[in-house]
Amino acid sequence: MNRSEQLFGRAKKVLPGGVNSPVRFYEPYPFFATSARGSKLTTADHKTYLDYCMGYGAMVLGHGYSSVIEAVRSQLDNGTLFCVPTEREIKLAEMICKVVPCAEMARLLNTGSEATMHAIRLARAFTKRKCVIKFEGGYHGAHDYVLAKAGSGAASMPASEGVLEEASAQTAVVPYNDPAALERAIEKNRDTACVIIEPVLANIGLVLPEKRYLNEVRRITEQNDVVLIFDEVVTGFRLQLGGASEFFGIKPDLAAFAKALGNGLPIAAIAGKREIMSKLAPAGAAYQASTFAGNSVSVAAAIATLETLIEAKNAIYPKIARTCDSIVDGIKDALSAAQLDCTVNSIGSMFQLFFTGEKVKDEASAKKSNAAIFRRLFDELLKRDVFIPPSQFETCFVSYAHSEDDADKTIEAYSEAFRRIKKQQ
Ligand SMILES: Cc1ncc(COP(=O)(O)O)c(C=O)c1O
Ligand SMILES: NCC(=O)CCC(=O)O
Repeated sequence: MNRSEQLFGRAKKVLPGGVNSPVRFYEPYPFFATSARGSKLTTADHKTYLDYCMGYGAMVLGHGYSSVIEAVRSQLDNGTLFCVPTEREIKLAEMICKVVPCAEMARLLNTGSEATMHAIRLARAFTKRKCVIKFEGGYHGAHDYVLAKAGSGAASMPASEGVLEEASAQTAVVPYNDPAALERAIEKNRDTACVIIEPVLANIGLVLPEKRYLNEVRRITEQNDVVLIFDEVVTGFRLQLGGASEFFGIKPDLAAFAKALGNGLPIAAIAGKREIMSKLAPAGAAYQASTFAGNSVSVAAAIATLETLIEAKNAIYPKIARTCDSIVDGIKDALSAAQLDCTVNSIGSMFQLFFTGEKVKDEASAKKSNAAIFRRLFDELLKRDVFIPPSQFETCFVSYAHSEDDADKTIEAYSEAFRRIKKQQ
């Protein structure tokens, strides 16, 4: 029995399912990590994997990025939690407002789920309306109003027990990449407070917006006076410094950020128009509070992360996109050599494979991918020291730390994996 198997046996006795988040479990048991550096993750079994999970997108600069670690270290000597305001929170909010196109004000929080939950509450407070529209396969965290037809771990569950029907009844779900469906849903429900969207779906595999789709979403929401929330938890500070909003040139009313903002430390933010943000307590009457919001360690990490991203944006974003492109090109060549039916979606530093001959443009087409082949791919890659998220309904992430050499090794691992899969078909 290896160390990870032993640890999983122990974990199952005290942690439900042996893990602290469902996406971390896969059959028969997950490997346990001990450390991470740059593009690599080391396990309790003394193996080192090239990591394409990268904290599900959080580690944009790579594991253990020196300026972020230094900032955290020096903050530790000066206190970790004050629960009174600090100048550095202002500095961070100013930085967010400088780089995020829709941001006139920001509120700092801890997780992506908190950010989307409060953005929705804020939209309701602002419009005095109740309903939320989300998209099939869109994942916005684990709270009640967004779990309907959600992606990520929830994609393989029909509906979560414990969520009140009364709560789900306030959420309408429409297909992604279908502007007419969104228009119809808003017409049908004049009580719509907000539309929440991942500009690029990253929790049902990776699905890109078709040309002008996001412009249409913006036009429809604007014409109907509905608050548009971009969930930039994955895309924020990753697709571009100013997130998907900068990348596609579209300004939502509110945006939710987390993941890459802290390069591995827990921090999140809601940002957006002043007239909406001013509804947040104590300025307004929409309540949000948290003991750890704006804690000095996470804020130090986020300032250091943004300083690096701002200073070196002309080097960082092209580099991670180039590395991702070369991996994707290599994968496509290997797929045709192996004669496997597979669609590869990619944008910026993100990519995912779907084992289907069809174009993948929404949840329905994503779910046509052959899950058994994907699982084979995961196992074959792991044998070749490459770790991708274990589920088809997640996305692979490239970081600034991934090198050309990493890319070459990754292409080689995918090529061999495809050959093995083809042989056994
Ligand atoms: C797009 C999106 N929104 C929200 C969340 C929730 O973030 P967190 O896991 O930090 O609560 C996630 C991550 O899982 C996500 O990918
Ligand atoms: N895309 C889903 C997540 O990012 C969740 C990460 C986790 O719960 O470990």
